[in-house]
Amino acid sequence: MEKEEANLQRDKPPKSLARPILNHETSSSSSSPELIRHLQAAFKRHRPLNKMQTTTIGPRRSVAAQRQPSRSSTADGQRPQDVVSLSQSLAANTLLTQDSRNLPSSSAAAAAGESTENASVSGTVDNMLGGNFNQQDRQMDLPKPLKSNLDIGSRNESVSTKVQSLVSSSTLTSNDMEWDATNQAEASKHQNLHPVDSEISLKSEYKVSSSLAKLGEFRNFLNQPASQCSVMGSSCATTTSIHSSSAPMLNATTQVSRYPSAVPIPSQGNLASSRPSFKDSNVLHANKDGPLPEMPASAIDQEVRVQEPNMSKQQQCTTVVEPPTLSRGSDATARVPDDMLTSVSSQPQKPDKLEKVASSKGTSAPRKRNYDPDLFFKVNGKLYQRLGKIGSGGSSEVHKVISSDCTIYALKKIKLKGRDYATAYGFCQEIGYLKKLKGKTNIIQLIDYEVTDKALLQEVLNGTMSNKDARVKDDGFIYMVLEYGEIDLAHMLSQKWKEIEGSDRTIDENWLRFYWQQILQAVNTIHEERIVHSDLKPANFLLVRGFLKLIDFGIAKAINSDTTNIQRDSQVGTLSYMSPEAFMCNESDENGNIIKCGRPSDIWSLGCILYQMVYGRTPFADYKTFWAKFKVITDPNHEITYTQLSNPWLVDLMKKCLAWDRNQRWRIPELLQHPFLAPPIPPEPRVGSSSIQLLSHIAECFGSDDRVSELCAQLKDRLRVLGGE
Ligand SMILES: Nc1ncnc2c1ncn2[C@@H]1O[C@H](COP(=O)(O)OP(=O)(O)OP(=O)(O)O)[C@@H](O)[C@H]1O
Repeated sequence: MEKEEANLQRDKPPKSLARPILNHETSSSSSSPELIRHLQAAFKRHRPLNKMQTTTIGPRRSVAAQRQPSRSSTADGQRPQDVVSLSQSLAANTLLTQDSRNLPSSSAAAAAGESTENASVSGTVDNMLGGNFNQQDRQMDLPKPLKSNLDIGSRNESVSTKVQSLVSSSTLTSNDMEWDATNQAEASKHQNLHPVDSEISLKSEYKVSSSLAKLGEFRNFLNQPASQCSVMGSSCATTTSIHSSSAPMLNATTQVSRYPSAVPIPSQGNLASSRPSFKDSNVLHANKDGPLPEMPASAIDQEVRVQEPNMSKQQQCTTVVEPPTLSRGSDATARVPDDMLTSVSSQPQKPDKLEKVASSKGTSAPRKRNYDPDLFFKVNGKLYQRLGKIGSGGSSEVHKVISSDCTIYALKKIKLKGRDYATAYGFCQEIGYLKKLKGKTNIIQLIDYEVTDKALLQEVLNGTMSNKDARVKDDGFIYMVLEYGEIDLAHMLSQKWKEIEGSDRTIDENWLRFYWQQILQAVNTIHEERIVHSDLKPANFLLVRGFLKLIDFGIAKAINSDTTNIQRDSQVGTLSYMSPEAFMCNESDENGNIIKCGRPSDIWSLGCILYQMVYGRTPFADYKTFWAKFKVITDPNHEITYTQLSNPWLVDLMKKCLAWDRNQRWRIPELLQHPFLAPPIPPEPRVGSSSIQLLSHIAECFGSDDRVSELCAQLKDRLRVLGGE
């Protein structure tokens, strides 16, 4: 035993060949006691302090087995001959389980310590099945795809139980076998490790590799031509983990670290020879169990080299970004800075989604796409990985996504099928408005877009509409890649009001001024461009890098050059913020004029937003139904209630926006100058006659002194000049 351990130390395999100690080729000669011994030897072995097994606190990255693409079944539907029988695997499992229980506590503790230090590290198959594994390693190091597949059944403490579970359900392809055989043989040349159980090894390898398919997809995604996910800085390591419990996708863990000597990500072309390597503990490998038809073999072996290992703990910080579906709170950065070094590992969001994806991969039908549409969006040929659903509006779904250059975006997807052509046309117009508003800092920026119905887009861009009454038959979509907003004003407001409620505080006027001004400026930008938004509400103002930006031009309308109003076919907007004229759109007023909406309609909505900011509720919140709202809002005699405030200008401001008569409402340039935002500067105190009297009095007191009298006379003259006397 000791000899074996010594051998393990001395004849450690070249790191590039390090593979699981479970060797398929020689497994038949392994007996159970040997198995125990080898595992014990492996567990007891100390990690040499090489690059990978450093005692410094640098994150260790996953090194997953690389392999050829595998299929889940053979062509004739038979399970491959080397599939282990359940009983065999159960026996092996029992042994492994016993062994894992015998894990020396010191090893476990040491490894646990390391795991703790490397808290955001992805584990490897090799780590698990080779020496030095322990429960914490498994828990901390494994990417979730591994965990979810390995943590089968009762999630007991034994890795071997997990292996067994995997064995029972997995199959192997000849490709898998080839790969393992070659590499195991190669590895065994360099190490004195005795193989333990090839079939368990194969099964676990296979399954783990299958599990890493998602990781592989993300790696391939990262290796798109534009990809450069290895960036670095000098002073700090930031780990950004993005978790989502609900999104049907991989969970991307973006680990960003700064370190002076990062290794750039190899480009697609020079990755062919990369192999899992213990040496490169910071190298992320991922497997792909489904073939990517358009992907060369080299691409499958790509690695994302992420970070030098010996980073101090102090240099690391972690930000956990929860998806907006769970909480649209203070989310993390929208852009991973280019000067940071990044690795990305992927984890499944939902087991059922994973199963779905896995089963779809199991089918023999050739896939046309080289990406999984459940996990990625493709817009104009660029892939965006889904990170979570942000929300869905009346017409769209909005997802948080990450691009291949590790930038977070929002992706708005609008389904066109079944809609009437005019509506589809309207949705498509949003692209036109956003293009027009490109570069305007207070409007959300459109990064890219794609309309699958090219004819529709062409019509929108040409400003024509041929078949207005038709319906969109084809399964068309509009995709818009947008700047990502961390939180919207609606959420900010509800948070603010939660803080205020229950206390004797009122809304902070400076907070109000700060955001109200930004709201006005954003709307002013579109009004200057002759665009009426028509759906202004707190949810349509997003905070992007600390500043509010306007979104959702889905029902916006351009004002024709010969008028100040827009023509609408129907009432549009969100009830609580809709102006009287929006409710009465296209009706006739008392003078027989058709009621139209224009910029003042947006001003009314702004008044409702301000009212909500001040009082925590909209002005017509008490009127719950559509008809109740309609009745009260369209009634010119209805008096809106304004509870008295310490600052009377604030009430005045709301009244200026919520004037029933749209011609009475202030325009934005006036609102920006309203005393609430721009309080009048008090005049300089005038020099009064009292000062002159005082000087006369001084002169009298010192009358005998000519110099004092003269000085006082001069001062009096000066004061008279200043005071305008
Ligand atoms: N760029 C973005 N960044 C972050 N979140 C966004 C972004 N765009 C939209 N959202 C979120 O998605 C939700 C729906 O988006 P949007 O309002 O554009 O869609 P919609 O279908 O027009 O919705 P509605 O009909 O309710 O107005 C928004 O309320 C917002 O929370």
